[in-house]
Amino acid sequence: MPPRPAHSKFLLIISLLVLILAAILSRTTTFFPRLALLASHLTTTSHPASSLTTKSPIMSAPSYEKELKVAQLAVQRAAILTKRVFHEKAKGTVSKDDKSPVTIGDFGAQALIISALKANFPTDEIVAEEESATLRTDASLRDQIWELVKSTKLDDPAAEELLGGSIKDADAMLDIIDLGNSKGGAKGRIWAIDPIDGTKGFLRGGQYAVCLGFMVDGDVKVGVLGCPNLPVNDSAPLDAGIGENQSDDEGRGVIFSGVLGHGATSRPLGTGALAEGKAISMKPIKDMTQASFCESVESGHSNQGESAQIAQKLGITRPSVRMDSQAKYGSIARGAGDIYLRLPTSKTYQEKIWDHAAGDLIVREAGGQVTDTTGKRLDFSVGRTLAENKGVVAAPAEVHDQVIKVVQEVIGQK
Ligand SMILES: Nc1ncnc2c1ncn2[C@@H]1O[C@H](COP(=O)(O)OS(=O)(=O)O)[C@@H](OP(=O)(O)O)[C@H]1O
Ligand SMILES: [Mg+2]
Ligand SMILES: [Mg+2]
Ligand SMILES: [Mg+2]
Repeated sequence: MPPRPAHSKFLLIISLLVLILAAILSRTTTFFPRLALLASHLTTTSHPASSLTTKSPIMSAPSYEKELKVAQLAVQRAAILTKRVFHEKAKGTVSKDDKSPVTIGDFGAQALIISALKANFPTDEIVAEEESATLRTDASLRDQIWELVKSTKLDDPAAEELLGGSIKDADAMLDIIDLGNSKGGAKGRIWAIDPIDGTKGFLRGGQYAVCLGFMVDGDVKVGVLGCPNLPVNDSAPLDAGIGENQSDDEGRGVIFSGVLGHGATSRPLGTGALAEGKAISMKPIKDMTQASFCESVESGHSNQGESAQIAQKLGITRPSVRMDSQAKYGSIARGAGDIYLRLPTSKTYQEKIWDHAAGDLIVREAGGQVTDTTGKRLDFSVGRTLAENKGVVAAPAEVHDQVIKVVQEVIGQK
């Protein structure tokens, strides 16, 4: 064979080098995009309240699209049931061990939500507030609830089908209600349901919320709050929806949603296909004297005397807005209010995870910080209650430390 000319040897070496380089690159293409994403994350101003449709720069945060969709529709359907209960004046109230009012709406909404979750995620666990024991010995109450449950459907047939359609019969409904008996904890996929939060607000025609949180290994990933009596308008003042006999008529009814790492949104609650969500964010506090804060209506749920002292020390001049339920979390997340204080009234009461899971995530995804009164993040991994926390302080991230300091000055002395 005649010897190769020098330039063809050179071409051969170049081709070999190109081949080796290509082989190295093909092994690392899964790595390079992450580097690029990481770089973009480091260079963007990282406000967490991006739209839910905008992917977080760190793509490792899953978007939980199906969980979000099912949760929003399940909350919408349950909210429709609660509105029917209110309007049809079918407020059946029975007493429960803890003496809090339990309505037909509570049981009906819980049955509808659990049935939607089980249709889509059959092996997930559920921590829900209500249990069916009282209904099993009260056939007339059970039948009243069943009439409502079997006839409450979404307007959109495709959405109704996604939620698994109707429950089979009244007995199946009771069994479904009791599927919310998980002990909770730090492992696996767990949903937290408060079918009606702010039961007293609901009965008064004030604020209440249908609440659904989804956790994986004790960390809240998705939160949805349906607030039938809050103004749809995110710019409505904090006190626009408080007081008695608010109604869910024109201009009222909103769904707040949050997905960890993907921001928070609001959209009209409605009865038909869900509208596109609008990104919401907390309002930065420029002047503490003009800040507004909200707290429970019930003085037994939050120490209102101490909150007044805290507000005074912070220099807040506006009176507190007392609002029922997790509507408080939604309201500060969209910038209608600034701070939510929930100060323990007893040494023994443990907050329930269903009273906070959705709201905690929605506020954090809107740029807020949520902790207990000592500044510790709420820990949803220890069971059905927030056994490791006392009270709640939710505020824009940049002033949260300042608020905690004053909270400690006031309640730490006790
Ligand atoms: N002692 C005590 N301390 C703190 N929290 C308590 C206490 N007792 C009850 N609850 C829970 O409070 C839930 C009602 O939410 P809010 O306090 O935000 O609203 S309101 O005061 O009822 O208007 C309420 O939720 P629902 O029962 O779903 O209405 C209760 O779970
Ligand atoms: Mg209750
Ligand atoms: Mg509640
Ligand atoms: Mg409740």
